Amino acid sequence: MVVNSFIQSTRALLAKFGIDAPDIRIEGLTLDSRDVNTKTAFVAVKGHERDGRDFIPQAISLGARVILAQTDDSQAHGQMEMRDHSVIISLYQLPSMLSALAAAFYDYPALKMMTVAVTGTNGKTSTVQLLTQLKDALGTRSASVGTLGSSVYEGENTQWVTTAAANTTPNAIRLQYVLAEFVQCEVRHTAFEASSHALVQGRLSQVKTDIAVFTNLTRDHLDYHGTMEEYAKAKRLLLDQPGLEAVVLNVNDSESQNWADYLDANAAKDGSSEEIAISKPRVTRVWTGFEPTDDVLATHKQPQDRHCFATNVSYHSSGIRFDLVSSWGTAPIELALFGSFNVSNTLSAISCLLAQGERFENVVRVVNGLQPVPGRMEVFPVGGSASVIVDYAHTPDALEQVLKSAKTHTAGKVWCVFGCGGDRDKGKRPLMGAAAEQHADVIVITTDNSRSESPESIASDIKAGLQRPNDAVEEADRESAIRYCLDSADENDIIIVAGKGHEDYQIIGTQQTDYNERTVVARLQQEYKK
Ligand SMILES: CC(=O)N[C@H]1[C@@H](OP(=O)(O)OP(=O)(O)OC[C@H]2O[C@@H](n3ccc(=O)[nH]c3=O)[C@H](O)[C@@H]2O)O[C@H](CO)[C@@H](O)[C@@H]1O[C@H](C)C(=O)N[C@@H](C)C(=O)N[C@H](CCC(=O)O)C(=O)O
Repeated sequence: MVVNSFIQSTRALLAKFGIDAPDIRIEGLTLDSRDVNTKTAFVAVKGHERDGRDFIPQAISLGARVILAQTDDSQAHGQMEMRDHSVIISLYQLPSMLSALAAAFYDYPALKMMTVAVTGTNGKTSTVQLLTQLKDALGTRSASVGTLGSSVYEGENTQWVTTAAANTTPNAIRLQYVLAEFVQCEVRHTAFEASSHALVQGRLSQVKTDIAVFTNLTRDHLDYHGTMEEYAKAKRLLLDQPGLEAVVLNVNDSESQNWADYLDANAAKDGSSEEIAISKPRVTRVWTGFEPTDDVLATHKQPQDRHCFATNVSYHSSGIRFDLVSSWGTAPIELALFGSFNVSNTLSAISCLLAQGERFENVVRVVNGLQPVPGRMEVFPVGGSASVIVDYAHTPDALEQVLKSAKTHTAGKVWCVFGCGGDRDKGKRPLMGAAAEQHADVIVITTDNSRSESPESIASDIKAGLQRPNDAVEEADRESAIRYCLDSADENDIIIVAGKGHEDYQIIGTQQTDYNERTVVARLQQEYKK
């Protein structure tokens, strides 16, 4: 897909921020001096590790004609200095201007489409992907931004990936750029993951957001946020997004009440932002979750709230059945997805569609055709043999959740193929071993990016967490490990292959080789099908 370049005059751009700048034509903005060329302005800000201003000489040597540099002196705001062929324009509080600057440069792309931002500790990627798939099935060209990269949805297995993701949420400039690319590709709906880091750093502060989704909150990222309270507050910043019309909350997670309280407390405030003037009607709250009790409903629901609940949920060998009970209607749902968390993710996605005004019957129709998210609890049924599930789980908690979920889908055995990364957090190895032993019937320890360590020594660290280390099977080669399970498992068993998910490489020693577990399992699926 060819995207036209974006051309702006620095004078017109900076005039929007009250600065009288020279008239230089630029085709892009970048925070990284290494990406600079003669047509790209370098935006130099102080970071967490380094100071972008130290890279100004590099940007000049790469031909930058315009450099926007953070200054800590309010008096210096707007001052200009020529250095070689470059003009350096000082901007006070530049980090907090980045989103607005990029929105102005790329002509406010979020205003040209429907947008949904998803935050929460778990479920962001799946919710974004499921919503994108559903919206596309309903006939709206859709795109997603998050851990899996930025892509326009082009149907099952053929997503056009714009960029692989360096961060869950791209930096403030990159995000506006990606949205502008989507506009050029005639995208009318974008769902994106909003990480807590991104929210605190204002990476999305000028991205008009129609709907905010909160999935859940558990312990994570305390190295960055310090305390759970700060982490929770960071997530709640999503409620300050410009343009918010609806918020999807999880009735089963107590943090949702803080979101509801925040909305109540701020209902009277004007929601317009400085750069994007949008009047703020009362935000609609849509509650999602599993069969809430009357008590829960009484504390959470206001008369004007909407809901989207799952009742009579049952898990079986090819998916999940439940009754969707919502303010828009009631219908039986058959999902070809695994895991109770996928019920939650699907409910969040359904809530967004219904809040956007999609017809209930159409939503039910497309939900019944949902495909798994690549590499996230992705099922490969092998007729006559066990089903294989490829999942990205690579932490003790994630592994436990995945194995517990698998157990709900079968009366047979759950097999677990997994490993741990070399040269990384050794502490989690015995914990992953313990989680696997507790929740799987058979465990097969294999290689997962062993890097400079030997797979055997990593396996021995994993086994240190086992009660019965001699029962664990060791097979360093991942494909052979999966074959071992397929050769020995019964028809009703489930084989969880954890750790790789959507990734397509294996790092052993210093060698990175191509390894796509989804492709391998799809091949084995054909081979073993009876
Ligand atoms: C703490 C944090 O958010 N860091 C992110 C942030 O780094 P930073 O701004 O502090 O950058 P820095 O490395 O100190 O450099 C300062 C400036 O110098 C520039 N620079 C640097 C080197 C150079 O040669 N030239 C150059 O111009 C950098 O582009 C930057 O503008 O901006 C960088 C560029 O966008 C990100 O890559 C970097 O993510 C690092 C890799 C990271 O680990 N981030 C994690 C903590 C993170 O943000 N994670 C969340 C997801 C968490 C989750 O939910 O799972 C995310 O949204 O990605």
